[in-house]
Amino acid sequence: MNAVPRPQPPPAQGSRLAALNDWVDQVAALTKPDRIHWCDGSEAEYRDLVAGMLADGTLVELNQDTHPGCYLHRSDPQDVARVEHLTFVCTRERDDAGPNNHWMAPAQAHETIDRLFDGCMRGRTLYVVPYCMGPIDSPLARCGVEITDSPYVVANMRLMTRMGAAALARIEREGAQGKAFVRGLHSTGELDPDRRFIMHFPEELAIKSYGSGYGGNALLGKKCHALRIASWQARQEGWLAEHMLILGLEDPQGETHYIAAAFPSACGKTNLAMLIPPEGYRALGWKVWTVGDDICWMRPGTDGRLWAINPEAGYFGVAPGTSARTNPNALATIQRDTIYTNVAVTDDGQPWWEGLDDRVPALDWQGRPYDPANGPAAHPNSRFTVAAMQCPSWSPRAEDPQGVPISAIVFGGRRSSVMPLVFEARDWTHGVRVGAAMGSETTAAATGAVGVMRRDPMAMKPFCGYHFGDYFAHWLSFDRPGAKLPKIFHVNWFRKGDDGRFLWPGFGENMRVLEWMVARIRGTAAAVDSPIGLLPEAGAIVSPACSREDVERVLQVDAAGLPQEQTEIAQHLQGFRPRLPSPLV
Ligand SMILES: Nc1nc2c(ncn2[C@@H]2O[C@H](COP(=O)(O)OP(=O)(O)OP(=O)(O)O)[C@@H](O)[C@H]2O)c(=O)[nH]1
Ligand SMILES: O=C([O-])CC(=O)C(=O)O
Ligand SMILES: [Mn+2]
Repeated sequence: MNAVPRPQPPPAQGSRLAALNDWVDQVAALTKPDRIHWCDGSEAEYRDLVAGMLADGTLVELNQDTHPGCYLHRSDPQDVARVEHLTFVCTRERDDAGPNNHWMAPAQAHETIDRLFDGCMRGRTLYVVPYCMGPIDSPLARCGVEITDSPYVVANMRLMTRMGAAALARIEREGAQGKAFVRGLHSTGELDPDRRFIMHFPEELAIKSYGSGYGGNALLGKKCHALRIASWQARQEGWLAEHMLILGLEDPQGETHYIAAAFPSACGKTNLAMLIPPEGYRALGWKVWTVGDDICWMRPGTDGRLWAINPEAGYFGVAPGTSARTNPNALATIQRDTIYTNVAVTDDGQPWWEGLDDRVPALDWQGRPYDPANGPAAHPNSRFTVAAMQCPSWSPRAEDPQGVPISAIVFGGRRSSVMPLVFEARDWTHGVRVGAAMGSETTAAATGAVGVMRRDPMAMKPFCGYHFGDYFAHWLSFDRPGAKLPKIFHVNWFRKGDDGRFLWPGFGENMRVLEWMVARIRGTAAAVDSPIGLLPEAGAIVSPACSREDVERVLQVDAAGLPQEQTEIAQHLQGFRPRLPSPLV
């Protein structure tokens, strides 16, 4: 018989990097998917993913006339936030994870979670998602590969990172030079809150996440890689991976100061990063440029300054409270090509949340007819995912492979009492102490009670991948000969009056605080010493949206509350002995 020409095998899928192919093979043998798809990050691939999710109900189309390219995802009602009690740092030595992390021995952790992964992708597609954290050509950027069975995660990773062919090419190039990529394995599993773990193996540069599809638990490039694993690497290699926004503040002379600010989850980073100065400032030529809204990687440059990049390429922002008054830049950004998660919808299919405007939504975040008796229409931790460059204030320097030089670091918490609007640390060591002592009231970004005061050093309590004592020592180590370190400030936008109202108007008015910081950097504003640090002089910060009495109160340290605050801070810091560095004892 004549040989019948046989069809060609499908084009080779996979990578030139044996280590990557081998790992994908191993994971496939464990998870047993029906199909494997290597993501190239293309527009066509994104469209196909969205079409598939619309077809199976994972996404709902929003009003395409008002919100082109916008879709809604309703998560499982039990899967709406990060789960800190199920998040582990699995180091060989328990002490290396510190009292600030939940710990499990690596072998036990692998065994526990691999049992859940066994066969979990049957009937599903395994997606291989190569990504780069940071500008693709930046020496500060780092790569990883996430394997996931969730098309929602793939679509979000495409918006949040540089995902696809270019990242794979960099991973292959670096792999040939012996440089490892971070390996993240994720499955949404059965979404059973009792079968859910987010595990980190910093010594193996590996992450395993099972049982949640929610952002911080499932988009492994974000909190898991860019903070927990990266903070570990940063300590070994002499840099910092921080939960900070980065903004550029351009003054009327055209000079731009870059400021990095660490506030805990849902405490105002996205809002500050996209601030629009009040009219009077705009008329003079002040502008704010957004470099990043959540994560900052910075390292000392040859000039002694700290140079920072935003490792992300998108925003995963809190929806509630976002409005034309509070954050018009965010609102403009999310008008198109945005994935909304757990927001409400109006009767004409537009996304809606508390604080947006005074319309009444038709359906709540679970898709039920809206009934105020069921609680808020949008989940308090409902989110938008969108490409960063859609933001009108997106900085022209955001793609700079060298990053931007940082002039000020700002720490801040959500404190209804005690802490004033702003103060300056006396020097770097004092600033590290201020950061280490940070407190904040909890928010809906993590499961658990909301509004409970807890210590959240540098806003990294849920994200530092190692012992806080070692972390503080690492921060202190940047103060060395030749260093030109940024000034350190502390802010609190959330001080309340006796009537429970915020004393300070916040949002755009926060520009007045930023201006004072720049004046301090330039040496053109005086300050007054106080028990906690340097305060603005009387009259240095005023706002037409805030009465004289309220401004006076908000600028003051609450002397009555201070002794207890100091006792609590001392107790909190003692918890990191014996690794607590002596300047913080
Ligand atoms: N009162 C007041 N509320 C603010 C201010 N800035 C932000 N908020 C509110 O705080 C909530 C969270 O703000 P975001 O800017 O999204 O917080 P984030 O730090 O970026 O949050 P994550 O994405 O979870 O890290 C929103 O509801 C905002 O409206 C402010 O200056 N004053
Ligand atoms: O990580 C998340 O899920 C969202 C976020 O930015 C945070 O909680 O700080
Ligand atoms: Mn965050």
